Amino acid sequence: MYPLTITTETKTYPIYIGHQLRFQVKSMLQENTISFDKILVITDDNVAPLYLDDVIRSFNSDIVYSYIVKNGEQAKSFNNYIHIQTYAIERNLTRNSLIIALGGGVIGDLAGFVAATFLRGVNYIQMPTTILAHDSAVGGKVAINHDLGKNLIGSFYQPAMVMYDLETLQTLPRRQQLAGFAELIKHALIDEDNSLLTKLQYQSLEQLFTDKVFLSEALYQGMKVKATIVNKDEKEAGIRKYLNFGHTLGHAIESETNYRVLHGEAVIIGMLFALYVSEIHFNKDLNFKGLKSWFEKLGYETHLPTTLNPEDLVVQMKKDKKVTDNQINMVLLEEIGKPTLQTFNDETIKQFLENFYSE
Ligand SMILES: NC(=O)c1ccc[n+]([C@@H]2O[C@H](COP(=O)([O-])OP(=O)(O)OC[C@H]3O[C@@H](n4cnc5c(N)ncnc54)[C@H](O)[C@@H]3O)[C@@H](O)[C@H]2O)c1
Ligand SMILES: O=C(O)C(=O)C[C@@H](O)[C@H](O)[C@H](O)COP(=O)(O)O
Ligand SMILES: [Zn+2]
Repeated sequence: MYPLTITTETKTYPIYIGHQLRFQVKSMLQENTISFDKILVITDDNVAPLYLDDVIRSFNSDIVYSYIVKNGEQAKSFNNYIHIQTYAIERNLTRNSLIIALGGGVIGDLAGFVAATFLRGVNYIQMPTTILAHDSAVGGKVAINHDLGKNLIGSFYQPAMVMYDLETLQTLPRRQQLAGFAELIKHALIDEDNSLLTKLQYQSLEQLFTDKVFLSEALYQGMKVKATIVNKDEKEAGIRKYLNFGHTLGHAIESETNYRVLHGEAVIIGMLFALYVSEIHFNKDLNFKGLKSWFEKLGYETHLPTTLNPEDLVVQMKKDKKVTDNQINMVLLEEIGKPTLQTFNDETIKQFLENFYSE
């Protein structure tokens, strides 16, 4: 598969997608003239036993360090962030050192934010190992969570390269496959070309995750949707906000459930809510019911957790980065493939949420 390229004001870099790439890190760094004196691989305790050795094997062990965090969303913490910085300082990493983010979106966001701030910025590469990370590894949004909300401390900091070894997806648990697939559905729903959406809808879940050719083509197409947007709007001044489709409510669900609901699972409910609001706002049939039953057939929970209430969700939604003039801005769809940003006051959102509970 030919590599995609990200070209932004701050960096141009390649995205390689293929098989066995984890064994080729050294040669691909050389090929892309990415120099380093030392390497720090940041990963988690699920990924490390599976793939860490494959990645570091070709390097001289004197210059490679690894830092393994406990897996899960809680890893995007200030505590981990500061401990990794300390680890890097104690090992005398320099401005010419390289950080490798080996794992899913949690690792990519955490390691990327460490890289963005260590010595005011060192090179890092993304080595995504989840379906979800076809999204998170691209575009340079890096962040950790604050107790008061999701992704509240972060930066835009592009990697020097992305190496997506699709072979690693074979060990992903089913719940994580499904959660990751949510971001692919997001890319399909906001893309004006409906071919990805059609492709996904004609595939059974079983085929989807077992047909490797299909999955790699679909992920490639999803990354292309993201790359096209990031190339035009790196810092989210305009159209990049569309990549936040489903996230205004999605992030609120994640933080209100203390991250028991996974990112992708929350985004599915968030996208349905955005579709529900879109149908009312534009007085149009956008196939909310059909999409909801497709999501349910795939195995997603499509209802808001009953433990959550509209007031608390609105408080969380007000922490969204798209908020302007103290008003919530949601990405809606005027049509499938035609996203737009719309402003609502708290009371209207609360009313929509109350009604959405009974949908
Ligand atoms: N920066 C961005 O643009 C962006 C985009 C989308 C999502 N995100 C962030 O990404 C995070 C979610 O990412 P995620 O779903 O990849 O979560 P994750 O990194 O927590 O990975 C999910 C789980 O799968 C395990 N795992 C990872 N790779 C594996 C493999 N190959 N085999 C077996 N187990 C494996 C992990 O240990 C973890 O338990 C959220 O924090 C979200 O906010 C960021
Ligand atoms: O790349 C983007 O832009 C996105 O919004 C992608 C999202 O899937 C991702 O979850 C992102 O981290 C959300 O960012 P935030 O700015 O809402 O924190
Ligand atoms: Zn997301």
